[in-house]
Amino acid sequence: MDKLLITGGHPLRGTVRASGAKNAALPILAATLLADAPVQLTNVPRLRDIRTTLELLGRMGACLTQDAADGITVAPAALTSFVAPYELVKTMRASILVLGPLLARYGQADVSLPGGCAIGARPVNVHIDGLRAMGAEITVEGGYIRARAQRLRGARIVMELVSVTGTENLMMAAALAEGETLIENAAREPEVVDLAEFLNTLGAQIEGAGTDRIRIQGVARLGGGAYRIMPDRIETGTFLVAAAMTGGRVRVTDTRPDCLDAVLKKLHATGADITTGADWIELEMGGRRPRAVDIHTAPHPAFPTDMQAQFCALNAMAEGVGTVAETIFENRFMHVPELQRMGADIRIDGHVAVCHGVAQLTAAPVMATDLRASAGLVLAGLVAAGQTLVDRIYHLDRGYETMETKLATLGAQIERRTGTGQV
Ligand SMILES: CC(=O)N[C@H]1[C@@H](OP(=O)(O)OP(=O)(O)OC[C@H]2O[C@@H](n3ccc(=O)[nH]c3=O)[C@H](O)[C@@H]2O)O[C@H](CO)[C@@H](O)[C@@H]1O
Ligand SMILES: C=C(OP(=O)(O)O)C(=O)O
Repeated sequence: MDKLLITGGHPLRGTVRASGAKNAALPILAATLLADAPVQLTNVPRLRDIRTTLELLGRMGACLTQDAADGITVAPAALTSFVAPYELVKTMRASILVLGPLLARYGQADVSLPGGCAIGARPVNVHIDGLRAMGAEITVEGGYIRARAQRLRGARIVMELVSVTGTENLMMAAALAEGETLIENAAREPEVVDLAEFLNTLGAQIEGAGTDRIRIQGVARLGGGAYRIMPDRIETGTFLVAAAMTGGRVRVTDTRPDCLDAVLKKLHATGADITTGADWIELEMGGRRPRAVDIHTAPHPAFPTDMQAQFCALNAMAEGVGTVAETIFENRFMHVPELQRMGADIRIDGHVAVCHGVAQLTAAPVMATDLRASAGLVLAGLVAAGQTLVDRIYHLDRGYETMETKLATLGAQIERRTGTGQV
């Protein structure tokens, strides 16, 4: 099992490029199941979750080829299976995203229930309710969602709660349904917009993505096209937090400042100077220690839960006291006990973590428990005194492309230790 060994105390300086967004690439890859002509995707990040998706789609009979750079070509192919098996779904919850496309195009899907994970229970009831409203017959048995439909019918769906992949699944299903679908209380995340733009490139008729009301006029078929995946706003934010914590100066290029308003506002409140261009963001900390900030996670455009662990790490070494309220996932503070092992003074009270910044974190062996928790621990390692060993970084590899290489380019002392299998 791979680990990261980090020697803290080196300010990050320089320029780093943001990769394509994991959370846009995953639904877009699933959406290629809807196309009946070739699709060329670029800016696809090289991540464990992407490899899992390629394996999942490949097992169904889809024909996807990865090119040497950041491209994936999807050739039309007749599927031979409509099953997302447990052994793949358990490693990547986003596998649920094949449910809508399979049902809409092929009228059948058997998708393993994702089950709970480190950050919470994460049920998929709103995906199922929405598809039922469109005429699908769905049973849940033996741990599988078994869905069948002739042709889905457009419907007005008021989502019980704001779900990102729920909105995406329903949008993909509605793209090929008969008639109009209206999704109310839809997620407004930029990745939902990216998926809608991709589907429209293939000939879908989707309006309103990015608002809480998405209108989809179903079409008989979707063709092919070329599409560039949007940049990863969470990876971008993670590098900016790293710059703020280490007192450095980092420019992230090939990114989208307009998707990061809430995060940039909080970084500004830490005392950082931030400048932006059309596709870059630069953070200058000038050797200062950041000030602790209060965070309250909520659906976009509010502060993203996927940046919460990184800001806990920042608050842990910042000046003052910062409270972090997690309102999306019920168990997303798994990084806190590990940060405490590095000397952090954080108390959890229900869904709020109260962080009293300490002047110096100290290195310790720590264990990553989920993707963003891993990122938080890496950031803490960058400023801790001594050598931090972050174990179980397969979580990190789900969502960050060569993170250690990018950080090393910026001056971090970080290296991957390829493991022998023991934990
Ligand atoms: C692949 C992807 O894009 N993942 C992102 C997506 O996850 P994902 O789409 O799984 O997260 P959701 O937006 O669905 O979850 C939001 C909340 O709703 C609950 N819920 C969701 C669906 C449902 O049917 N029933 C239900 O109760 C969840 O347990 C959670 O408490 O959005 C999350 C919230 O921004 C991010 O942290 C993830 O990085
Ligand atoms: C929670 C995340 O991803 P996923 O929904 O794929 O588990 C994340 O990207 O932080």
